[in-house]
Amino acid sequence: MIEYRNLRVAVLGGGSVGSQVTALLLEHADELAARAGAGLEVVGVAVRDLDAPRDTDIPKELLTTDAESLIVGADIVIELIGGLEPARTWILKALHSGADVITANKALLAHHGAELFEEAAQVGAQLYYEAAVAGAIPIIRPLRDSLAGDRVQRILGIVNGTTNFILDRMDVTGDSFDNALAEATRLGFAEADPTADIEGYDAAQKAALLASLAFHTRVPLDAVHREGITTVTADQVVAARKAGYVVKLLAICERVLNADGGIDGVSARVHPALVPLTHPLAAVHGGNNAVFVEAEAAGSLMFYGAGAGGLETASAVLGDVVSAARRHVIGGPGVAESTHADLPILPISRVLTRYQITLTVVDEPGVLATIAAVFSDHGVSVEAVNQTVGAVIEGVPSATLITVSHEATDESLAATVAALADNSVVREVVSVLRVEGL
Ligand SMILES: NC(=O)c1ccc[n+]([C@@H]2O[C@H](COP(=O)([O-])OP(=O)(O)OC[C@H]3O[C@@H](n4cnc5c(N)ncnc54)[C@H](O)[C@@H]3O)[C@@H](O)[C@H]2O)c1
Ligand SMILES: N[C@@H](CCO)C(=O)O
Ligand code: NA
Repeated sequence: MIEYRNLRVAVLGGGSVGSQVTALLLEHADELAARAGAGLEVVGVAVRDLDAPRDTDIPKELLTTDAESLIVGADIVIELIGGLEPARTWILKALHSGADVITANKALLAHHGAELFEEAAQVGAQLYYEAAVAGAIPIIRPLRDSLAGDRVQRILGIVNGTTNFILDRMDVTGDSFDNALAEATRLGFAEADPTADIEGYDAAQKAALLASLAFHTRVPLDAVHREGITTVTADQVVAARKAGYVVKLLAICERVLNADGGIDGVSARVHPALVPLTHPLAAVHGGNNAVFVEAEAAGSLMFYGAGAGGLETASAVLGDVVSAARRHVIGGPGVAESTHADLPILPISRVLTRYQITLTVVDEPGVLATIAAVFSDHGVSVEAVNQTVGAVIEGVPSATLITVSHEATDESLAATVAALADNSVVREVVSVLRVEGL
């Protein structure tokens, strides 16, 4: 029988993830000790209410409402209470007292990551956060370690399960937005306030974390362009499928190149987009997540799986716990946040994208030429046009035009849409969606 040194593990929060993490730490103690090279002794689970019902049976003697005492003397602190405070203060306290910290808290890292990573570097501790992005899917460690020798060019991610579930339901079963959201809430994907999901705040937090890691540049949350899915209509979802696309809420992090191929900077954005049905991300259904990474040497990589769920997310947390324990056994400082590239962060207006623009126009000779001129006046070239005959309105026939542009800056595409809306041959701009993954 091998005698392991014991490491003291404090769990903060006994909710969906915290209760599953605690159960796995207790049930798999021997296996985890063998893998980590140290025993992982759960010294306590900090909760708000000692008598609240929990998803797993946590021995009563482990529960405490005194989180601060639990933190002092712990070797590893696992923060699973969520929110900004007291999570921030408790993590700073834990790092300061020499503990490695594991968190699943994307909101906290997106708002206060700089302060927390700096504190960790100063004291030589490690701040792990695999569970904070795309739940169970390994993506933080692949970006930090496996791809550390490569250059990531672009990330296209479905990183919010709630919005993917809603859009998938609207597409596959024709369900309404509200019904699908209610179901996502029932299944436990949605945040307590689902505004964070449907308005893209949750995905923007994850995009900030992914972009920072991928480009070795600290990308603050307020630099992430954010649009949610509340403006996506059932008609757009149906029309998308007819045209060979599916609507997805994407988190896109990319290097922005200049005309000579040099790097001007990086950008991070979250918005609904049309994804071709042939793209691997189009096959990500339900509440699943997937992160599609394009790297210079590795080419395209796809990381797919459960982006939420107490047990699934606990898997990512436990992986971090074993890593932290191994570091304690080996000794030495943790790996610091890598921000050496410090690239400029550019607004969405500078990124290259494509728009699909659906217009109702008057159906008269010369209209197509007029529309084409608006595009070319803005330096935008049209890749495809599909015209269908529409209704006769006040004696004038109309037509529906679906145009897909070639790549152009978001700024020139937005200006094209504004000019089209003002043009007398255009009755209505019916839909504007970016197209990604072509
Ligand atoms: N549930 C998921 O699928 C999932 C996936 C990825 C990341 N996360 C992240 O994991 C973290 C935990 O999420 P969850 O789903 O377990 O949330 P949860 O609401 O189920 O659990 C949080 C628990 O912390 C407790 N808590 C809050 N403030 C406290 C305090 N001051 N003292 C003691 N206890 C306190 C709450 O009472 C609750 O029981 C969050 O940061 C969340 O964003 C969750
Ligand atoms: N509300 C989040 C949970 C996981 O972070 C989602 O829907 O993906
Ligand atoms: Na993850």
